[in-house]
Amino acid sequence: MSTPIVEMTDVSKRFRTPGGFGRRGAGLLAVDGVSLTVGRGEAVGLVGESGSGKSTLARMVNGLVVPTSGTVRTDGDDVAALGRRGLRRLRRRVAMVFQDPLASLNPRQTVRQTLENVLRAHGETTSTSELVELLASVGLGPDYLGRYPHEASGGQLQRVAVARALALKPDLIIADEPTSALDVSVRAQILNLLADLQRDHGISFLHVSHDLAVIRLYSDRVAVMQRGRIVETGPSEEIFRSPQHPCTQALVAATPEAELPT
Ligand SMILES: Nc1ncnc2c1ncn2[C@@H]1O[C@H](COP(=O)(O)OP(=O)(O)OP(=O)(O)O)[C@@H](O)[C@H]1O
Repeated sequence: MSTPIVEMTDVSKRFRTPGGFGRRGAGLLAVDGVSLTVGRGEAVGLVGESGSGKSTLARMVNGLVVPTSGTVRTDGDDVAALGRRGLRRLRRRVAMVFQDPLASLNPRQTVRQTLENVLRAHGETTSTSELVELLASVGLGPDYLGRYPHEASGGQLQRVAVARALALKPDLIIADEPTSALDVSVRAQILNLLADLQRDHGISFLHVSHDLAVIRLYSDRVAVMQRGRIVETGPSEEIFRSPQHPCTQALVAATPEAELPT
């Protein structure tokens, strides 16, 4: 079997808090002894209430958050052992899509500049036809190349953010609440786009959301977090059909009736 794209072993993260004390001892224990793997080509959903540690855990995958203890191996590399260059190479293989596309894009850069800059930062140049192809892969026409963020809708901007993530041909995309800032009408479009990328390009996904309905539809496997720990994990459909942990049961109960499986 090939090495998993993500392999986290007994990982914890304690943040210093201004008063010095927080949940369970000194500082705030945001992630508490978590082990999690994401297989190649697999989409894993991290779900849980606000503050349960999902984003912190996801950010350890590409070294944006450094664990207090435990090991994170991403694409075979021990992230803690990587130097600056190693981390740069890792971030090329692991792209991120954030919640708010407007906040994650530079308002003074056209879409073309945004895409060119990310490529240039990794020593690559590109042609207009490649950029047009990149935009087409996220369902946007060539006219978007000359647009500024304020000239596009939230859904279109999130497509641009996905194009930026794809520009470096990543092996893994970490999508942190990628649709929660969008209108309900465009959410499904963006989620379908991400699902297509997983299917057509074999990209692995770590998908963070507080919404189990979203996770269920777009992830092969689910890990449910509560207070920094994974309390339940399994195939999405199974977790949804037969939630065992009270936290998972509450998440299923909070799912609108229309989104329950038939
Ligand atoms: N840089 C930081 N410094 C101090 N505390 C932090 C930091 N980042 C996160 N936290 C705290 O760690 C805990 C977990 O936060 P995290 O953002 O990982 O949770 P989450 O499940 O992603 O929640 P949300 O869905 O609200 O983003 C929270 O109590 C949060 O306030």
